Amino acid sequence: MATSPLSVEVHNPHGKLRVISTKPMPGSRWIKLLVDAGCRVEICTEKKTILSVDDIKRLIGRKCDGVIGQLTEDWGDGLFSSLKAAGGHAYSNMAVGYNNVNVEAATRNGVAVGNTPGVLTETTAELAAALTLAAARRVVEADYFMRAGKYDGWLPTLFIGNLLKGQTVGIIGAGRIGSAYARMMVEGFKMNVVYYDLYQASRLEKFVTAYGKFLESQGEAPVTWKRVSTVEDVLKLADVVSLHPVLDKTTYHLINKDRLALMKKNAILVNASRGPIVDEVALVHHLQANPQFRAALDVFEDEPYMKPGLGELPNAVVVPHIASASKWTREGMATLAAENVLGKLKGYPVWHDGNYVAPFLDEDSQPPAACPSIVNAKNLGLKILAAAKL
Ligand SMILES: NC(=O)c1ccc[n+]([C@@H]2O[C@H](COP(=O)([O-])OP(=O)(O)OC[C@H]3O[C@@H](n4cnc5c(N)ncnc54)[C@H](O)[C@@H]3O)[C@@H](O)[C@H]2O)c1
Ligand SMILES: O=C(O)[C@H](O)CO
Repeated sequence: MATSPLSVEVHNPHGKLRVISTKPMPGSRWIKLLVDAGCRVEICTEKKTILSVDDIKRLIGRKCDGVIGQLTEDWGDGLFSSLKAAGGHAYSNMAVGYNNVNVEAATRNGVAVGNTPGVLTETTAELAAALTLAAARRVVEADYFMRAGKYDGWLPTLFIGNLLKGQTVGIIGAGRIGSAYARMMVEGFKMNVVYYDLYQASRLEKFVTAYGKFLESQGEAPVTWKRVSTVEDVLKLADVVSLHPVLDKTTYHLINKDRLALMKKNAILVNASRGPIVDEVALVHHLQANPQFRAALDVFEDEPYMKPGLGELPNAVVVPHIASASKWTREGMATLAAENVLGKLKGYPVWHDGNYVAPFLDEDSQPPAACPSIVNAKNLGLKILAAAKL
């Protein structure tokens, strides 16, 4: 059966390098950067939220140099071998997380894989903070109550929630986003920090120590930090637990039935990392059995679906994977993704520091002649810029 072509919007039809974006992305700088460098840019405008592997193979066609794709797509051997067969060698996720990408398959096919770190750190941490507050103070429940016309006057017992000040916030995965979120909760709500990560979060520790001293100098109680050696320790100690690790084999169902049982009965669990880090069926049962326990989720195990029962629970706040959705961040993510692909097509080296991408985002100057972040740079033998030479 013949299939009709997917709808695309074309920029610079005579450009020599063909770059595809599987989705329209915010802003126009990313398109301009590619077009100015001689690329023909094709943006898939098909009215279908999640493209299948076959859809993307059709987009790649017989000649394609690079692709910008999305975290909803299954980038495995099938797509990378199609891209290679079409002459392509550059792919970037428009996301920092790349658990949807089989990096080994990409490397085998000689394709560089980019991601977009740094630009979404604060935006994502802010949404995690918003979810924490919404859960602690029952904002969504109260909003529904109000709109349903149920409010008939102030009561001493109406929508009592949790005070954050002086409580303990637990971080699992204290990388860029986990540390930024921890700082927000420390500075904003004077919370103490307990964290678990495979690595020491030295900058976070120094910040909390210094902020604690500052508070003491103001005659206030200091804040404290503690690094613990197990996930269980965080769960037992914290009043709020926020999840920020990468999703991989070590973090799949990191939060399960047994670990939920270790948490305080009135604790709050926040997840703005990846859905499968939580066993969502176990979480639904836990929320049902413990009405004082609350969860606030930006991500879900089987996105876009929720596990049965979750949507009916008043002690759960649920939003549709919007943690990085600020205008500046989403435009920046599009720019970094385009710069990854363009840099690889131009033969540029790879930037030295995924935590420092500001020079790529400055609209008033030419971006550095480098790929901002290529996760398989070493395995592909790509040149990596030394910080000292910048
Ligand atoms: N909801 C959203 O829209 C959204 C937005 C941005 C990022 N994310 C997710 O957040 C993740 C983190 O992003 P980041 O920029 O902070 O990355 P990062 O690499 O700076 O931090 C991840 C941290 O997880 C730690 N880690 C790895 N394995 C672990 C384990 N088994 N146990 C505990 N910690 C472990 C790492 O050591 C690292 O410190 C991304 O991979 C992505 O999946 C989600
Ligand atoms: O990994 C990511 O970047 C998010 O999930 C989307 O911003």
